[in-house]
Amino acid sequence: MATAAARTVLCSSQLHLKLLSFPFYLSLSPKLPISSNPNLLNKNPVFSSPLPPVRCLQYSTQQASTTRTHEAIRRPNVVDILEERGLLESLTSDNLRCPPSTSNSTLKVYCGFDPTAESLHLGNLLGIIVLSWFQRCGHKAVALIGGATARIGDPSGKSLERPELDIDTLEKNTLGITNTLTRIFNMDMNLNNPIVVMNNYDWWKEFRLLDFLKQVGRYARVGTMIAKESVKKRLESEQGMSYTEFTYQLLQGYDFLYLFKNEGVNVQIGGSDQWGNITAGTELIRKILQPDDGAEAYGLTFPLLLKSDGIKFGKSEDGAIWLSPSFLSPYKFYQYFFSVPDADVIRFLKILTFLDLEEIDELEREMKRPGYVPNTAQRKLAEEVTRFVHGEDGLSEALKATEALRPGAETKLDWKTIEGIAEDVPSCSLAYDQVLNLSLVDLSVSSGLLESKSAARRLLKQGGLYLNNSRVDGENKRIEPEDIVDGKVLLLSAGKKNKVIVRIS
Ligand SMILES: Nc1ncnc2c1ncn2[C@@H]1O[C@H](COP(=O)(O)OP(=O)(O)OP(=O)(O)O)[C@@H](O)[C@H]1O
Ligand SMILES: N[C@@H](Cc1ccc(O)cc1)C(=O)O
Repeated sequence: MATAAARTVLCSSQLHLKLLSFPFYLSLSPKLPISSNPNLLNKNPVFSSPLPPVRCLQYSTQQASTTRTHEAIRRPNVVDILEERGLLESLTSDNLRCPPSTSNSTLKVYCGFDPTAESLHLGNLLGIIVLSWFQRCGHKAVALIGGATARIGDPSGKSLERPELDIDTLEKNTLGITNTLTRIFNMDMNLNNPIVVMNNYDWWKEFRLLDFLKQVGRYARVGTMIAKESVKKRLESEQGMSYTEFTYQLLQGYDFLYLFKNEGVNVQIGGSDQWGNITAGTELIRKILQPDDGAEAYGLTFPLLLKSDGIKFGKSEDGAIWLSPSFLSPYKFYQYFFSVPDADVIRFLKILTFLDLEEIDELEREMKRPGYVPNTAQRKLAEEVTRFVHGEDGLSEALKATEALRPGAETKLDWKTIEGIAEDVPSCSLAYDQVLNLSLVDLSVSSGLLESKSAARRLLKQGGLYLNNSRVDGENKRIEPEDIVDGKVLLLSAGKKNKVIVRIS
């Protein structure tokens, strides 16, 4: 059937969390949501970092009545954590809340990503965060690149068949996504619990059609397949659905079976649009492998992260929030979260960061108090998410650019900082001779910063025109050699938001 899959085990050079190198012992108390039990959550290194580990519990309501007096080794309950943070939509079985022999069994969870773009995006970050929560609770995680499934195209949530991708594009995308996953997980996790990255092309490339039909197709019921949301919707549409796309759910279903059988993976996670594909897997496992009681395969979905217009964050939308720094600079990434509306910021903090819920609740209370400094919660969100995705270096790059770009900032601009934000700010090139001695009013117009000289004069009078972040007062200001930063660039700003970089050619 299938060959052993190639795997990449990621190792971290930075030990950010000294996690689970010891068991978590319980002092049992009635089942409390973890975040609302201050003895558990607040001081646990799983949730924040530097404080000493404490006793932590996971047991079902049923167990609570019978085992209250016992001390047992338990892990923090990952399902409870996800639920409290708004990261749980559906479970295939409530047993996952307390799988049999939980006390010392480790779950192995996977999430798949089809390489349909060179970078992952904000929507995909939820899968990464949920994988990381499993790891933080001591479970093992696998990130699966859908090298095979991307050739088919997941119909879930799509009104049209996806365009076919050529091999070069697929390979480029696979590399890009693998780099992002390795970067994030390397920064996040420790050597004791590295993530494993696999590619489903490794087992699909050798699976022959006749074997597939015999070993898998025979167990899949067409009625059940047609009833899946992803299929129903498409069948109602004018374009219908190809047989190839129709089989997608079986490919993803078989992936789960393959990973269950060969790698001991017993949980699959995904956004709620993946429910049909995930349950295709749990069904195949149940029918084909008939695992013993207590060796169940579980599916867990999280809600889709939606934009204010109700459309999911994805790669297909304009202004996608990419996770790869070559698609969206850490500065722009940081700015996106810094600008999240007050109405969304607390929800985002719960979903997208690993901060204690207590800390988030306190921020929420603070937001309602008089004297709250606007954007404090957004700043925390932007810092946490940027650090998780781009690391300390990415965060400090973003903070440096943010500060440097603040009109009136004390920081002296250098050429490197200005170039660092160049992709996020409009720019133009002008010859040295054209710029030297030119009035600032004229330069504001010729660089495209302002529409007219009268607008430039008006802004100057109001004190809203900046050259290299310094406010210019005199209407007669002309560009001098020392205004050209490192002899290469100038930064013009009209108010806080509008900026232009002038490169000297
Ligand atoms: N906005 C989102 N919120 C939560 N999860 C998401 C979101 N977008 C994608 N995911 C999840 O990320 C995983 C990979 O998704 P996928 O590679 O298909 O990206 P996609 O964004 O759905 O693609 P496209 O933009 O082409 O629709 C799936 O588990 C999917 O549910
Ligand atoms: N179907 C998932 C990707 C995926 C591929 C293979 C899997 O086994 C699991 C998930 C998506 O479109 O996002």
